[in-house]
Amino acid sequence: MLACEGVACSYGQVQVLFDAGLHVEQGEMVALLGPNGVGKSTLLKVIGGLLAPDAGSVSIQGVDVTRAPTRERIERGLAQVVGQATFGSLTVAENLRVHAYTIDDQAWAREAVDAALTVFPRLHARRDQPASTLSGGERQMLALAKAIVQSPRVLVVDEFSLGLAPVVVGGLLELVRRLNARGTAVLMVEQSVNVALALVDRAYFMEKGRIVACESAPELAAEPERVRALMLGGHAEVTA
Ligand SMILES: Nc1ncnc2c1ncn2[C@@H]1O[C@H](COP(=O)(O)OP(=O)(O)OP(=O)(O)O)[C@@H](O)[C@H]1O
Repeated sequence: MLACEGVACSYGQVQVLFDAGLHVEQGEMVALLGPNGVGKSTLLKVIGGLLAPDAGSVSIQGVDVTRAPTRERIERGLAQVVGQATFGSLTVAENLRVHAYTIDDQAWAREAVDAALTVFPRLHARRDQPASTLSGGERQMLALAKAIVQSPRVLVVDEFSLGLAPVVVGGLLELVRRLNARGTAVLMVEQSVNVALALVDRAYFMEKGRIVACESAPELAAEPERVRALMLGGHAEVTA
């Protein structure tokens, strides 16, 4: 459903991704893990079309979208939840309707918006409020609700846990798990490694812009020392 191969990417003169590759199959849930600043969000930006890679490819459902605009990637089934991205001056309901634009059937689009609001009673209660007045957690709910409206084939999630209460993160992740159970392929970056490993099938580990390991989550769960070493990346070598 999603594949990246040999991705190299730079900010100006500084190269941050080197030959990065990963794949997520239909119905799979996969984590991208690693220490701060190794390039996880950068790889997600390349997948979403927000950054053009210097080399390598991205494909969605087997179609090469490396040079395609973000809009085309969305039409091919990609949804991305990045931070608390919302249109602040639009209401909650308007934010959701904007995201239903890929749905041709307007009656179905209205149903999708209503269904997304039903999932989040807090958003339902605030449906006519500008998104700028929502709390951080509510904005992340809205970001996920927008993705749900799209009924994505591939969902990419960048760090839910940032600054949110664990109970809110747990609720959001449970919804991602349900989308995954309905067949959506999921790639998630998650700060809390234990939370991620409890949910996913496999995990990729990044170090200094490279994917250095891909492991099955159940096997990793039995090897906490190995997880620690992978998460410490280069620091593990320094302290060893
Ligand atoms: N817009 C930018 N301009 C220049 N350098 C950037 C930019 N965004 C990120 N970087 C740098 O690229 C590298 C990778 O950043 P990235 O945000 O992809 O890492 P990350 O693994 O997602 O980190 P974290 O876990 O801390 O969110 C870092 O060294 C970062 O400082």
